Amino acid sequence: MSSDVHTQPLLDAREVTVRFGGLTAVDHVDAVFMPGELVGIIGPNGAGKTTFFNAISGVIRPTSGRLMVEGRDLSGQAPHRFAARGLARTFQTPRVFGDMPVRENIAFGLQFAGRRPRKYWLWGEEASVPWALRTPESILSLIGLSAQADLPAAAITPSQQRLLEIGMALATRPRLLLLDEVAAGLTEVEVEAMARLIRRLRDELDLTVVWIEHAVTTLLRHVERVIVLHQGRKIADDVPAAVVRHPEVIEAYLGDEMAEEAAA
Ligand SMILES: Nc1ncnc2c1ncn2[C@@H]1O[C@H](COP(=O)(O)OP(=O)(O)OP(=O)(O)O)[C@@H](O)[C@H]1O
Repeated sequence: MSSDVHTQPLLDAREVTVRFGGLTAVDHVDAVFMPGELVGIIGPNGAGKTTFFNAISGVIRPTSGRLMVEGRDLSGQAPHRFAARGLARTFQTPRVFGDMPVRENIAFGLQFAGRRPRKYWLWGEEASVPWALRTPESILSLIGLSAQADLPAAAITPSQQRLLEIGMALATRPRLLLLDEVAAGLTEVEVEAMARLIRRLRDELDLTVVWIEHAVTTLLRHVERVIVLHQGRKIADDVPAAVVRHPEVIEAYLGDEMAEEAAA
């Protein structure tokens, strides 16, 4: 095993399979995520995208396969073990505390930042935490919710709740951020703003980001690599320009019209 952190994958999922009774939701999926990557995951409804996220964040235990986080085998471990290694995620339906002010939701996430990724232990605690992730206020400013800080989370708009959930994930000071349809239900303008925020988070916070989204044309413009799932299998894993020309991807998901639009 290499000890070089620059060439070692942050997450290496090997032959991950998840079965629910007779249904194979994720079928022997291999995926490697390197430090600093911004990767999209796309595929039709029911393709296994969320189940794959659940598996790689420890939310569900894969039926088989291995999950290596920076060379460490976390297969079968509980979600907090994945969080302790620097994984954070959002859910399709935002999980915020509606009665609590927006600021307190972020403060809650910060409580879990005590279990930092190794990097922070090695280099000394606060010194290596990016400024933008130090306090609830700095995180709210980063995600653009400073003006809403004192409102109950239930009182902000659904798109603001999605931002808040990202803020809560960031508060744990992750190294790998898994985003599950954070642009669902947003207007076209909001989707584009979300994509730009995601890029900024990756660029400014030294993060690896994996982003599941159905807003394919926007996603393809912003990510460097795309994984396509179909019926639980990985059918493509390549740069966007190659994925939109992939015959199986066009047939299973994009269709000719969307493939042309995305290619353009
Ligand atoms: N807890 C569960 N028990 C049984 N079947 C499940 C469970 N979770 C997911 N499935 C099934 O596994 C398959 C994959 O579902 P999954 O939600 O991972 O797909 P997806 O690609 O995220 O879909 P979408 O784009 O609609 O969110 C589907 O057939 C779904 O019905």
